[in-house]
Amino acid sequence: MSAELPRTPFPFLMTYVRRHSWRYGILMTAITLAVLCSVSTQYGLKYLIDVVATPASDEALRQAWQALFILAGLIVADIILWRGGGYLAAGSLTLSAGCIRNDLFAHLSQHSPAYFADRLPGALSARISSSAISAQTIGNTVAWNVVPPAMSAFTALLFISLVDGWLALVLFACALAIAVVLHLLARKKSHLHETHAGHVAALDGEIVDIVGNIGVVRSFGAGRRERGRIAELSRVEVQAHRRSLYSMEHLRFLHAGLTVVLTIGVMIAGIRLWHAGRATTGDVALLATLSLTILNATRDLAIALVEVAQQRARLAEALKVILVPHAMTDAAHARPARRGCGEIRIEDVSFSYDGRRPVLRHINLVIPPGQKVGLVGRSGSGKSTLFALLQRVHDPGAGRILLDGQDLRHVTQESLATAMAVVPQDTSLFNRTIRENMSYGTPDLAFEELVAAAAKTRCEEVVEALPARYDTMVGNRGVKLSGGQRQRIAIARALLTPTPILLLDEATSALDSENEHAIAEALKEALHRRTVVAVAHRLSTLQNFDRIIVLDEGRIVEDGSPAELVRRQGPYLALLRQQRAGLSPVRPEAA
Ligand SMILES: Nc1ncnc2c1ncn2[C@@H]1O[C@H](COP(=O)(O)OP(=O)(O)OP(=O)(O)O)[C@@H](O)[C@H]1O
Repeated sequence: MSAELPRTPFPFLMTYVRRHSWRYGILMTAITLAVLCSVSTQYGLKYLIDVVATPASDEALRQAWQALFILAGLIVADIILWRGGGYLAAGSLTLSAGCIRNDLFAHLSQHSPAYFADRLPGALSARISSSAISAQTIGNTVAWNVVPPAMSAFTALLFISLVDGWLALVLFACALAIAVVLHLLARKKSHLHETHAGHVAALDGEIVDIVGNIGVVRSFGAGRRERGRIAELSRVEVQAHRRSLYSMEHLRFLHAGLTVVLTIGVMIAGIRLWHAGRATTGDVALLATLSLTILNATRDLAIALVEVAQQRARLAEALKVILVPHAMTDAAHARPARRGCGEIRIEDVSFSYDGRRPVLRHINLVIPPGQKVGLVGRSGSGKSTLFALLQRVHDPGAGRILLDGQDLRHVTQESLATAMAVVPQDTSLFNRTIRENMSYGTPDLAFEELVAAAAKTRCEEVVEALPARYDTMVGNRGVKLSGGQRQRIAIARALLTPTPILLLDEATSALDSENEHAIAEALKEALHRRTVVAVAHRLSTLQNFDRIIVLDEGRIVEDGSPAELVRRQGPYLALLRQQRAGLSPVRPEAA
């Protein structure tokens, strides 16, 4: 659904109007009738004035009661219709705002990691919220401040035409000309509102980024510097906001001048018509009230259009950023991955991030089901890139990757999660309970199974020490747990997800050797049948693996069991020796 969302504001908003067309249809009907009633009360008043202006008689009295009755009926209908419209608008606009938030989030969540790498999370979430608010504000403004004044001005013109057709025609032409000029001027300045919206989102993003890294800020004593950074961004935002508001004030000023001239013109015309005997006392009163109606209506309209223009610009800016087409989409014929035994086949895969410098070159690899494979190599040799390709974060530039005989490009991305579980290098957790984090891949899991997995991965001792045990909230990104504790939860989470393949990316790097050994033993049994591919800088963690693949400059330079590779005295042994000597070129801290 989200893939089809238009990227420009009004077509985007119309999607939601169409989705609940009957609601908006009733709303517009109620508003239209309410406006008709409001303006008709002025005609009812003219009728009453004309009646009471005649000499008193029984017939005149009867007509006066009749006029009063019509007037009272119109006032009551007017109130009922406005308030009914109020309830309808509240229901429909909140519903649409909710749908917009959901759809934008759905689109956002399907972007590739590369998209998120270039953008601040806070700025993205701010844009989703501001889009829903802007859409709701535009809806409210159109419903209450654009349609009613536009219609009352139009209805007023119709009533004026009953007094003098030419006057109504001239007025209509003037009003139209004013509206067109104002609209064109407002469009010319819309870049000011978009620029302002961009500054607001950037400021929000920076604040969230700093709050997320507040520990680093404190430890480097950089509070003052960061406050200065925000103050500077805020100053730029204020300037942009001011420019956007001033441009609108100029328009309002122009509009106010033009409508005052127009209204006074109508009143002068009324007096002239009365003087020429072509208008009654009631007609003059009607022209006076109607010209005030037009004055008020166009003033309200101008203010409303300013609001709409600003919110439109905000929405446009947000849609431009969020509704970027997805870099990785499922092929038209893509099917959910068929569940297999966990065979991975990499056929002549080459890859480059920038299209120039190759990062992986002609990788050929067959990993049979159940095999435990360690990927090693110097920093920058391409291990993480190969991992990313296995998870289809990127597609290979050449060659293909098959999962149980299925080309990754031909299966749906979401279904890949049923084939492989991942323990990522950066084990951030959701700010939810331990229980929810552990069972993230298997939400319907029985509690006993959760506890069993916790025991295997040494999570039990972590949980025992927590105030609400499995129901303890772990804090933002799991901050209330240590790095090693987080890693144990992430391993348990992957263990509980029944996929035939498990990818471990530095999965035990934060554990002490005692815990690492215990977990390795537990994993041996738990992962008996599963295919495991692990990247580890600490080569000792791969000692019990069936096979080691050594990468260098994007090529496989060695492939065999750990013992075999040691015997061969090639690159693997060199890495091992360097690491034992504490001279690891792999990663110094891992030695
Ligand atoms: N997103 C990216 N955009 C551009 N180049 C990248 C990107 N990610 C990695 N690279 C480059 O690709 C090469 C391989 O990086 P990769 O992260 O795959 O190596 P690695 O073996 O996992 O390294 P490490 O052991 O340090 O994690 C490096 O030269 C790196 O600079």
